[in-house]
Amino acid sequence: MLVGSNFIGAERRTSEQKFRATDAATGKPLEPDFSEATADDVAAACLAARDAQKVFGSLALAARAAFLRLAADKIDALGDTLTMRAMQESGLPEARLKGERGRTVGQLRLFADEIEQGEWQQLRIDHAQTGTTPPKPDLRLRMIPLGPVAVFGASNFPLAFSVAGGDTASAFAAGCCVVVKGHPAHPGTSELVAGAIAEAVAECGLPAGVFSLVNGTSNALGEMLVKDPRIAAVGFTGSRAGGLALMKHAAGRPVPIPVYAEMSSINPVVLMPGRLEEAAEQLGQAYVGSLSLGAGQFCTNPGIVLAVAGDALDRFIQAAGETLKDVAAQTMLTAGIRRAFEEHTAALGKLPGAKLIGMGAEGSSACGRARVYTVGGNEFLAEPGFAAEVFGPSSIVIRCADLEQMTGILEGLEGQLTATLHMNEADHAEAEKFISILEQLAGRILANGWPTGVDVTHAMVHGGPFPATSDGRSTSVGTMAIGRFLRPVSYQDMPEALLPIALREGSCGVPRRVDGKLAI
Ligand SMILES: NC(=O)C1=CN([C@@H]2O[C@H](COP(=O)(O)OP(=O)(O)OC[C@H]3O[C@@H](n4cnc5c(N)ncnc54)[C@H](O)[C@@H]3O)[C@@H](O)[C@H]2O)C=CC1
Ligand SMILES: O=C(O)CCC(=O)C(=O)O
Repeated sequence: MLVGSNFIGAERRTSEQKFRATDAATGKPLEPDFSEATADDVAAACLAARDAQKVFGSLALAARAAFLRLAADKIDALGDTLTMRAMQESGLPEARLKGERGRTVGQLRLFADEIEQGEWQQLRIDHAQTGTTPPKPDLRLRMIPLGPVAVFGASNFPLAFSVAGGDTASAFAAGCCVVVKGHPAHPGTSELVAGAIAEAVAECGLPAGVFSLVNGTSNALGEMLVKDPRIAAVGFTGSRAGGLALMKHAAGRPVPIPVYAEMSSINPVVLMPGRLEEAAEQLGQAYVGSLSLGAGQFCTNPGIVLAVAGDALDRFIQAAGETLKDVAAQTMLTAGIRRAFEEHTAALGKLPGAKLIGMGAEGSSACGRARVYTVGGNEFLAEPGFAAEVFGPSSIVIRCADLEQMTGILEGLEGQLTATLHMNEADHAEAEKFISILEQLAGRILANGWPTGVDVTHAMVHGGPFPATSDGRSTSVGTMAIGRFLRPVSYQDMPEALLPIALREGSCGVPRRVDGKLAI
């Protein structure tokens, strides 16, 4: 049963000020009342995290991995209770949320394996060289946890990017304690997941401050958390305005800290002429499937499509328009997100040159109605508003004059999470020229696919240059995400007995660079 309290380490705290979740489909408030975390709660959570950090950060890797696996099992065991609450709070359908639970627990288990493999420690040993002038010291390097991480749960993935989502999993994997600021749209879902993590913390005999959850609706709460001196890094997925505000708070601290914010992206999709000619209708149908997935509430939503104007593009647009008619309206995450979607699409429709080519079926006032616009390449270039993210099931097809104009448009875009090329073999010579442009533009380049849906693997990059993220050198999905919460330490001429075990002489079972060469 939900209690509505904050998780301050082992303590369950309530406060005077309450808020409620809203049923996304009906707009009605849901039981129970949730307590807004106070300044004292935030400070206590951060203090507990700081106190737990030493033990958690130096835990044997197998013990850290066991904790992640137990947390995954416990989240799995929440079963339908979790799915039903998340459905009510987010309006997302059952199958999607079951899939998201699978992704969340799979992610925790993948990070458990990653911890044990140990490569993330980047162990390096350069033996002393006494015969050189000057003599070289003995140097040994490993990565250590940064310290407690503040994680902001995202509204659009109430499980996989929230309390036990990618930021939390990668921070735990790095050996960092976590204080989550739950998203106010799904506090019940957050409480259920937090309960599972807290049980895993207790059953593994870890200090309770390894994990806390603070809930609330105010920006002040997030600001306090980011400014708390015990917090060493921030993970965030959400709006550009929110991410920028957190970056500012972090940079303005007496001790600035890194913020890994995943913000806005319009994910350009390029249709090369050869492929468009042979598969215009099929591409138009698949495009609508991708842009309307999850009511378009993916940061990987294909927001713009670029192709050279002509008969093949007309066929693509025709097919997209026809397919749109069959897209059912879907409940959006919150009334605010739906309102923003209506406002942004209304403004988009009024931009010079914008033409609405079709809409999905109409739904209730909680739903987003899918839509696609077209615009000419010249008009797109003349109006920066076309390149702004619209969060929801909306997209624009750009009728480019030629491939040169398409190149110019791509070169003028802001940083993106993804960029996609649809092509056949006849297109390869031209497509090759685009790849170096897309490498500069985005964190992930797709061939003949659609950008929605991010696999959680070792080679995934879910990141990209600003403003897709605040730091394009990282990823928030996949095992490389662990690197965001680590920093290197080098030990010079340290006596063997005082070195971390992994850096002592003899094999440690983990790959190391010894005198520049890979060794086990
Ligand atoms: N690109 C993307 O992946 C996403 C974009 N969005 C965009 O964000 C809009 C609002 O959706 P939300 O999910 O609520 O995102 P949001 O960015 O408004 O909020 C996310 C979290 O950050 C906190 N926060 C926001 N601004 C803050 C500030 N100035 N100081 C301290 N904390 C702050 C909020 O309390 C919440 O916990 C959407 O309409 C959409 O435009 C939302 C989700 C994902
Ligand atoms: O496409 C996905 O699976 C993840 C998208 C994402 O990170 C987001 O919408 O915030």
